[in-house]
Amino acid sequence: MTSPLLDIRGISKSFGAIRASEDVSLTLMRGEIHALIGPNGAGKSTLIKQIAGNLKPDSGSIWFDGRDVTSLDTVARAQAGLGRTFQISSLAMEMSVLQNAVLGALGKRGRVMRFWRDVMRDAALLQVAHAALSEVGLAAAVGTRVADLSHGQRRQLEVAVALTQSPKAFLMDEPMAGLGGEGTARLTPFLDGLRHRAPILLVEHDMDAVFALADRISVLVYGRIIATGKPDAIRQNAEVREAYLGDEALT
Ligand SMILES: Nc1ncnc2c1ncn2[C@@H]1O[C@H](COP(=O)(O)OP(=O)(O)OP(=O)(O)O)[C@@H](O)[C@H]1O
Repeated sequence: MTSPLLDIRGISKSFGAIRASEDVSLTLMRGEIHALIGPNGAGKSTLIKQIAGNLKPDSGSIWFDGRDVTSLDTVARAQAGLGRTFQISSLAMEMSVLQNAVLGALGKRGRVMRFWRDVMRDAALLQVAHAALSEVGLAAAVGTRVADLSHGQRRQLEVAVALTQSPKAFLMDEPMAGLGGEGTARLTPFLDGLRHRAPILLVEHDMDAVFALADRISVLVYGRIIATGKPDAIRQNAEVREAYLGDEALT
C-alpha cells in the first residue's frame, strides 16, 4: 500500500473547556479528494488551521510527504507543498487577475523584489502565472480587475494562485460557499480534474458537491471523527445519520 501524502496523527486542540479537536486522525492519499463534513461548530476550520500551521495542536502530530511538519509555520508548510484556499477570499481586489497570479508565484520564490514594475516584467514569474491561469480557465481574463470577476471566477483564481506555488496537496475551506447552483456546477468538474494534479482535503457544506466529488468522507462531530469511508458507506452509517438527523442530503 502506498503511504499517505498527508497523515494527521491523533491531534487534539482545546479552547478552554471546548474540545475543538479530539484525537483526530486522518489521511490524504495521492489522487484523492477526501471531504471533511460536519455540523456548524464541529471543528472543521480548527482542524484545517492546525494542518495549515495557523494553530498549534495541543498534542498529536502532522506528517506531510514523509516529514513531521507539526512545528513548521504556515510559510514553511506552503513551501513544503501544502496549498491552501480560504473560506474568505485572500485576493487583492483592485489588482488584475494576472497581477494576483504573479504575486502568488513571487511568494513561492521567497525573494524580495523591490519594484512592482520589475516583478511584472519578470519572464519566469509571468510564465508560471500564465500557466496557472490557463489551467483554471482564466487565460482570457488576465487583464480583468478581480473586483469585476464573478464569485466563481474568484474561486478559480484562488486555485490558480495556489497552483503557482506548485502544491503537492490542497486544503480547501468551503470553495463552493456563495457560488449558487450554477457556480457550483461549474466548479465541481474542475475540482474533479484537479485531484490528479494534487489531492484535495475538502471542507464543504454543499452535500451534492461532496457526494459527487469525494473518494472518501470523514464526518466530524464535536471535535471527533465519528466515521471515515466511501460516500455510500457514509450515507448508510447509522451514527452519521443520527448526527445529521433531518438532513435531507443523506436520505
Ligand atoms: N479561537 C477560538 N477561541 C475559542 N473557541 C474557538 C476558537 N476557534 C474555534 N472555537 C470553538 O471551537 C469549536 C469548533 O469551531 P470551528 O470553527 O472549528 O467549527 P467548524 O466546524 O469549522 O464550524 P463552521 O462549519 O460553522 O465553520 C466551536 O465551538 C468554536 O466556538
